[in-house]
Amino acid sequence: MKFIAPVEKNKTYEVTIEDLTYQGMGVAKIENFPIFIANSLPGERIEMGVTKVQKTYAFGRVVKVIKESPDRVEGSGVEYTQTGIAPLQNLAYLAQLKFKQQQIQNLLNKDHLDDIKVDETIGMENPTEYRNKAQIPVRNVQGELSTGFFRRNSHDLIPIEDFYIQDPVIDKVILQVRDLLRRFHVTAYDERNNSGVIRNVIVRRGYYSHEIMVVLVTRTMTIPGQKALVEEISKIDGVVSIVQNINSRPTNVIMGPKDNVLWGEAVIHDELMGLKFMISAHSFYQVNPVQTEKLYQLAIEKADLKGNETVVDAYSGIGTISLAVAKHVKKVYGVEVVKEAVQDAKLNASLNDIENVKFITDKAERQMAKWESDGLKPDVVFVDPPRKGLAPEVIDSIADMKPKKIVYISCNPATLVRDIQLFSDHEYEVTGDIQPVDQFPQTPHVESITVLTAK
Ligand SMILES: C[S@@+](CC[C@H](N)C(=O)[O-])C[C@H]1O[C@@H](n2cnc3c(N)ncnc32)[C@H](O)[C@@H]1O
Repeated sequence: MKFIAPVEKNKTYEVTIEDLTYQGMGVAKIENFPIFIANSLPGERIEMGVTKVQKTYAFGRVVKVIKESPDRVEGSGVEYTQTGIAPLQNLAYLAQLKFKQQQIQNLLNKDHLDDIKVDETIGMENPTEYRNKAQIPVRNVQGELSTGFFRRNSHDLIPIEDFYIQDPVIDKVILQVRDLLRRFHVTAYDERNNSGVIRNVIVRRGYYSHEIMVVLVTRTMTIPGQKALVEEISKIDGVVSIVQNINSRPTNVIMGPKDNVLWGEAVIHDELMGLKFMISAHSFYQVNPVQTEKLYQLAIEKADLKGNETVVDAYSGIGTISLAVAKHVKKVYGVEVVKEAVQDAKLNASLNDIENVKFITDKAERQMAKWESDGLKPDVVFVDPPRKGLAPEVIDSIADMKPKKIVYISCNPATLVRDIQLFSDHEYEVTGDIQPVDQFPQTPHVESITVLTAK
């Protein structure tokens, strides 16, 4: 039987916003059919116009706000909600923190895990201009090479100069690079026919060091006028590294596999938790250094280390957790799939004169099983996986190694809750409260720390 959606395109309906999606869109339901509406907040009663109907959901827009949320605040710019850069900018910061705490609690409750409690989210004192990295698409807008961000669910570029949640020095560098690209007539990527040269400009800036890396992501192997362009970019205050990343395929993935250092160093340096770090173009590095220090410090405190432990750091990136934990334990083993990140991790160990860590390049799925079959018996396992959470094999291997404690740092509460249940099948239970730490103010992303111990 053909399913008929309970809403029709272009019609208007009165609805109450019940939740927010991961992208920060309000969710209303009509006969249990979800409708996603940008710029609407939980608790608001609105008149909504349906803009698109799909099989299992629809999109709508706010026609009129009938009852406004008491937590709504004046936003700083409509483009931040239009693009999804900072979709929660019109929700008061304290309400954002509450929302994140509640988001995890709701998911637990839904799966009948309401005995597990979530603590108040640890927020930022100044919750804007925090990002140390920008990945900015470059496209032609009205015949001119422009930088900005895509309108939600589209690839239409909205030109933006002040990105609100980024280090303002980074915003300035993006404009300087944009102006140089214009001056040297470098063409912007056009994805309709896979033509043009520059796809993205990526800028990273060390929070303490103030060193800047500029990555030009190009479709082509060469950049017309490259020598003069690179020379001018190298004169921008703070730039120590200019890298070209080649991504010739028609894909939404930002970076291709190959990097060429065009000028200066292949890395920037920064500090975190009193340790020195080198970060290359391809390596994951947490984007909010102020909150990362709180997050990892707290994760280490929660591990309650005594000094003689063996520790595994799964999904170890450039070794941030491994190196911070090394001075508290006997030995650390890290595993990470990105080769460049592992190279950085090894260099970072010697940069900090740390000798009791061993980093392996591999998938956690494979390496954890190998360590388990080799008889490795860690006392504590830290996991800091990407959004998709832990592969079931990783959970099996951890359980077979029988650590006393697992410290789970999660950037996605849905996969966290799923994995808590899988660990529970292996006789591991959550001890203490789950602690959210706001790594991404003005956005709905939720980061948290959970401790699991053997029952
Ligand atoms: C949230 S980050 C953790 C970063 C790390 N704790 C740090 O501070 O640098 C997740 C990391 O997992 C890595 N990764 C993704 N899939 C993986 C897999 N299957 N096995 C191992 N590492 C993986 C990513 O490259 C990324 O560095």
